[in-house]
Amino acid sequence: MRFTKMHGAGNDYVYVDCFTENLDSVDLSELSRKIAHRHFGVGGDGLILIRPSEIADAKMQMLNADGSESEMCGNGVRCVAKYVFDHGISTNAQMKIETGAGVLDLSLHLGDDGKTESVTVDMGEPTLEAALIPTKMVLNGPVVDHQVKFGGHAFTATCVSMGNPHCVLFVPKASNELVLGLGPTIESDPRFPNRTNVEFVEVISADEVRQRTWERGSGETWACGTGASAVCVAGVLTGRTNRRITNHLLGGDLVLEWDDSNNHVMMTGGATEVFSGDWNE
Ligand SMILES: N[C@@H](CCC[C@H](N)C(=O)O)C(=O)O
Repeated sequence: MRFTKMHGAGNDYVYVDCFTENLDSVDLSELSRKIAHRHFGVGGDGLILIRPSEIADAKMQMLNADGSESEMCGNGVRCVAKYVFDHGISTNAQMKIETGAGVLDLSLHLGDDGKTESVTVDMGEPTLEAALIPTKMVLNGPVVDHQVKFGGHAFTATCVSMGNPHCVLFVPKASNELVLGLGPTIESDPRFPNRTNVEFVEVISADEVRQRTWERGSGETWACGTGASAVCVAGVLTGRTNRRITNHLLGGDLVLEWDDSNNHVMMTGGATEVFSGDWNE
């Protein structure tokens, strides 16, 4: 099986082009666990399949490193768009990608060599209703700066779905103790029936934040695009940031804007192809 390793802001996945590879008889959950393993496999935060779509230029299917499937991946969808354009599957620099969270519009920014350097994604509208995120933190309505304790630590939590669930925690310091120590506890807290992604966020100014992410199903990753979008929304809802921010993640920067004219979040960031190879297992 031919694969390509790509990353967006250091959030790295193994990508398989299902326009040419047939994975119909493959256990995708097991494949993701094996291929994403950083010692026994290719290594990555999970597996992303680039599939044909009847309603868009291509379809993204994403699995976390633990084999669970997610509805959406913000960094992944930028890489899918880059792959689809740079490999000639579509010639549309304005393209549509089908995801588990709906069809998204993407604009590719090309370098002098005609290849994709960065991508702007219309991430759609955030979902704030607790039951739809889903979280049991409140019975109904949004969860904004909600006083909560996880593992004995007090936080104010803001919960947002960008197609997948996020719990945003603004903290003075996104330390290892919080991210690595409490990330797994919060991910599996019973108040999140589908588990959750967790963002620990330091506010630098109204225009700039620093984020570390504990991802559902993959552990700490170097960036999370849906998480960065959720942070943009949470920053506005809690009065901490402006509608347009630069988010510094471990693997690079993303620029986010929550557009008040249509309620959509726009995300811009890089997409990089690293290498290709053959998986023989
Ligand atoms: N890294 C991603 C999100 C991947 C899925 C997530 N772990 C989940 O289970 O929802 C991103 O860039 O958005």
